[in-house]
Amino acid sequence: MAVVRATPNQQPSLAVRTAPLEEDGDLLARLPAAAPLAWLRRGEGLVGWGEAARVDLPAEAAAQGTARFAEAARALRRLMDRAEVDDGVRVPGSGPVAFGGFTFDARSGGSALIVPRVVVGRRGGRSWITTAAPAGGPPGGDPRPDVSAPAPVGPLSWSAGVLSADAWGAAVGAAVERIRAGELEKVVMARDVVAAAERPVDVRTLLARLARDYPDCYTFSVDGMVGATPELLLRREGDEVASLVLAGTRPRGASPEEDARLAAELEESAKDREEHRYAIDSLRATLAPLCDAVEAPERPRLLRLANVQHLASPTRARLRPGVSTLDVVAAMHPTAAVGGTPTAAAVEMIRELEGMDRGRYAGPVGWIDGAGNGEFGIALRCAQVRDRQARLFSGCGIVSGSDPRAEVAESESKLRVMREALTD
Ligand SMILES: C=C(O[C@@H]1C=C(C(=O)O)C=C[C@H]1O)C(=O)O
Repeated sequence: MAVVRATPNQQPSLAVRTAPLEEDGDLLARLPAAAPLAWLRRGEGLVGWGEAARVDLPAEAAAQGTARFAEAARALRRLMDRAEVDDGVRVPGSGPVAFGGFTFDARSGGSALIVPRVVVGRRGGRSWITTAAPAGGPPGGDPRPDVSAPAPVGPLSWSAGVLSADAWGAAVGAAVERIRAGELEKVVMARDVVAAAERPVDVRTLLARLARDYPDCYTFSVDGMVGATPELLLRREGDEVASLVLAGTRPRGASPEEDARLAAELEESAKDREEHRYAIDSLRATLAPLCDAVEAPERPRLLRLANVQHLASPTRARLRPGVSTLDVVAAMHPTAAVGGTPTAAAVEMIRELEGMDRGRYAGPVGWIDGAGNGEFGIALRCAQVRDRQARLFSGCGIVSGSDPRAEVAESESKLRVMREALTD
């Protein structure tokens, strides 16, 4: 099937049609098995399939580059400006929509934008369906594809990723030493583990489990990157932007008493409050040139998820005229929640000590519509699924007071999300 590939020499054009949908069934139940796209929270959001247009963004030469975001914004503008749109719904997420996933590291290839053939959306109880196709070609994808039941994952064999848990703990120890020596204030260290199945992993099975177990998180799937992230990098509606800053973590307790004790410990912990403060300060500094009226709460709140509890600060701001959504995403990434403070030194240390390519883990993932409305989360609590393999990632903020053993345990708590999603 023809796909518009938005390269600088092309004059791509899309025919896009959105119509209301008189249904309120499970959005995930509409997805075919092949390359499902999703962004969902509490039963609302977007699912999509097929590719009407695709933009693959190359690795960058510059260590701290943001060219992948700028190139994505240009390609998107070219596509959206030329699209022939018939939108009978007109809400954020109707009309033409691109799903996007960006690499953590500018030097890694793999960032991509995908305009699906079909998108089914729901917002505030209203549903719609959008079809998109290269203009002049046959109409968009099948709005009712033959959907098989999601397949169980089956038996898995697990293996260590680039570093074993012990080797990673040692790398965390080295990071703590260097922080204490004054090299930097905070670095987020991540690790990976690998699961191999006996047959191709049905991403829809993982999505259904994630959406069931983590209703407060954003369940996402873009180009094989699948997860449930609690961390909203940016939501844009008109000129309003919102972000949810997370930093500081404890596991959930086995009993209500233990749970409350861990929560109180987190809220009173100087180390976690410091970690959280870095994240808020860095967000404020990033948004200052792009937004007005930046508002963050005085004290973080507690966000309780099935596996962990976090310190969380919902933040709001008003976008200045002429600033695009991807401009803000580019400026925000990597936040101190996934990079560190100061950013450049942290990214260098991550390259040196982690010894792996994070790919799209800890990068922005989400969607954007033709008007620039959209939502991008940080790809956390996720795995890159390729055929029979899933590569799971998790990371932890390291500061001078961090204990490597506790960080290994915390990384395990975070890996639980995808371990359980993969377990029948
Ligand atoms: C890096 C991850 O999570 C981030 C690190 C946190 C922490 O160190 O306390 C908390 C939430 C996220 O910002 C991850 O889940 O992989």
